[in-house]
Amino acid sequence: MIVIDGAEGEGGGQVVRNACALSLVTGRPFRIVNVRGGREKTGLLRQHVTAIEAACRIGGASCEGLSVGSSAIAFTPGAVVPGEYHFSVGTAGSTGLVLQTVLMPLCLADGSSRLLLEGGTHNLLAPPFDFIKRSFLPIVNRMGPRVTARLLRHGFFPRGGGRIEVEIEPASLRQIDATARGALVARRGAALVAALPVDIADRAIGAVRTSLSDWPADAFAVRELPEDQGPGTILMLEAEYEHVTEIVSGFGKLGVSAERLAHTAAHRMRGYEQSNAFAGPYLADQLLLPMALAGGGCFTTVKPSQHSRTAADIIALFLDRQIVFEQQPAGEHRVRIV
Ligand SMILES: Nc1ncnc2c1ncn2[C@@H]1O[C@H](COP(=O)(O)OP(=O)(O)OP(=O)(O)O)[C@@H](O)[C@H]1O
Repeated sequence: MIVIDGAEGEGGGQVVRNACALSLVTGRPFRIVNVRGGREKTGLLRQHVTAIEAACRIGGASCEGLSVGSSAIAFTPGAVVPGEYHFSVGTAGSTGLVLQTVLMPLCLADGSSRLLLEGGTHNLLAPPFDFIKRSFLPIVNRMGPRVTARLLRHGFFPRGGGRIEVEIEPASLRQIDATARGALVARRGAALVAALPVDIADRAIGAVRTSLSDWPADAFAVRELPEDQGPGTILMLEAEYEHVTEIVSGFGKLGVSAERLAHTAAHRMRGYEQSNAFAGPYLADQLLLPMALAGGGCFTTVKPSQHSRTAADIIALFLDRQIVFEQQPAGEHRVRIV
């Protein structure tokens, strides 16, 4: 039995999701104590419970201690059964994080799957749908599987109500070298707004145009969503290269002005553009699991986050793999899974 101290490293929900995915693929049971011990409010939140329930459903698994607030769980995997599944987070919890939990086991299953996920689609501290579709999934697809995702309805915190559909054609994962971005293809920026004054999105775009003055004038757009998909707003800046797309998000929050949110997002995008790295900080921690399951691989990233280092530690507990982070002379970091 693998025993994990959930307070170590990043100490958040990603430890739980990665452990479930790895357990389903390897057939190895695990226990976590001090679940989300690094967070102010420790223990499982609703969205983590849904993610573990989803892992249990697709993987014929059982989990002791599975309830909101629980700080210790014991997970016993079964056999992964591909097929049609519907998971609802029940709150505005992130659909993307539920997907993160079940995607890799289903990519390696012996048949195709279709998922309908309901909850938040553009949540703070989680991958927005656009990031999953255009940044993360193209790399997974390059490794072999065919995963397609469709947004049926936006869902923002706190109301939720979003819906996404994901189709998965499994394949064994092949190792890839993801170190070169390739040439710049396009730059785009979009501010989405639902059931809030459109002026918020206009101001965000105005500020981002000033900060990214070398981006083409027609790169930016404001998108008004149907009222019933709100309230919510998000700014997404996207740099598409031949081999990778980076999406930096600024999530609308009470008390943070549209201008401040835009400047922060623009500053982060500028940092990525000026680096030589393939993966931004979020893509980096998300690529570790598929690459480790592929048996190896390599990518470059900006400074590795605590999320990445913790994901590497959890992977090492389940798989006979080492993940090496090496700083390169030009400043970016090379991540090798060996
Ligand atoms: N702006 C973003 N774009 C893309 N991915 C993101 C973004 N923000 C967060 N993520 C991803 O979401 C995941 C968040 O993991 P984390 O452990 O913080 O999650 P959590 O379950 O929401 O829990 P907790 O409340 O414990 O922090 C990480 O994989 C991270 O890469």
